[in-house]
Amino acid sequence: MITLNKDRSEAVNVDNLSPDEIALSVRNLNLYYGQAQALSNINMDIPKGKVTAFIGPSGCGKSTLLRCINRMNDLVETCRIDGEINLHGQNIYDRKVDVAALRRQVGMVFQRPNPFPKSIYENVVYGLRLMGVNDRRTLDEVVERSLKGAALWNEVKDRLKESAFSLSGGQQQRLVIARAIAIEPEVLLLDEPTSALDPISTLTIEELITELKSKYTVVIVTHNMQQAARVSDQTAFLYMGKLIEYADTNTLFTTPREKQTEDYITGRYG
Ligand SMILES: Nc1ncnc2c1ncn2[C@@H]1O[C@H](COP(=O)(O)OP(=O)(O)OP(=O)(O)O)[C@@H](O)[C@H]1O
Repeated sequence: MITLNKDRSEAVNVDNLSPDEIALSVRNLNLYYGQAQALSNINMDIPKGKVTAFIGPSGCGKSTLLRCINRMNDLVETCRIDGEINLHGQNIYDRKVDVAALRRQVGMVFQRPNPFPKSIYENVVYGLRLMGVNDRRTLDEVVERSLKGAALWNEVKDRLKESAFSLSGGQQQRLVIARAIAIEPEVLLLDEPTSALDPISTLTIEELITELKSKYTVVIVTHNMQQAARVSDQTAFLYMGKLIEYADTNTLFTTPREKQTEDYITGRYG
């Protein structure tokens, strides 16, 4: 039984967004790993300042689709993509696009917390240092703002010089989120961000996700339907590389249009 967040006043009709409301639009996206097609003709508009969840059984293409949004699949040699993903009306697959700049606009957090072997402070400012920012006051401000934004400041403010590895798994994941938001991206991609965490840390991260959408467009992959129901405003159900249904989360979980969605959410497969 899926427990829905009843207050879904933030949800929007994804079939009818105005250009101003759209953060990302995916058009006719196909992706192949070698001969195998992993995504087939995906079309969707992802709204700004909301949480969008990708759900579906293992291997259906959720992570692949997420990784398309910051061109992480470029790193896979056998991968070929056609179609478009537009961010501010610019196709991110256009040859002119600077991929490093794109990844600053579209941050990503992975399944397992991956802090660097550095202090808590240096983890947060890592991206700024790469950009050549070294002014102490600026860095101090960013550290405080980002750690507050990731709901971690109170727990670590007196130990910023300690190793990031001294933190718990849940704290490390919030540190990684702080590192991602330190460079003020527009979009935050979360690939099963709580799957390696205990239930209490999971709850903390879920609360954080709900807060993050006031500043960022959040896209989350989760194999946990309860989590999608708790944190997302709209949900996309994928199956065998196809986008089967995409709607506001309450609608998708209560009155799905497609039989395949219904079968999945009622636990008939997956
Ligand atoms: N680097 C890769 N090279 C070749 N095939 C890949 C690669 N990454 C993913 N695939 C294949 O693409 C398909 C989609 O995988 P993907 O990881 O996107 O699914 P998923 O829905 O995120 O699954 P899970 O919930 O298990 O993480 C699968 O058949 C997978 O085996």
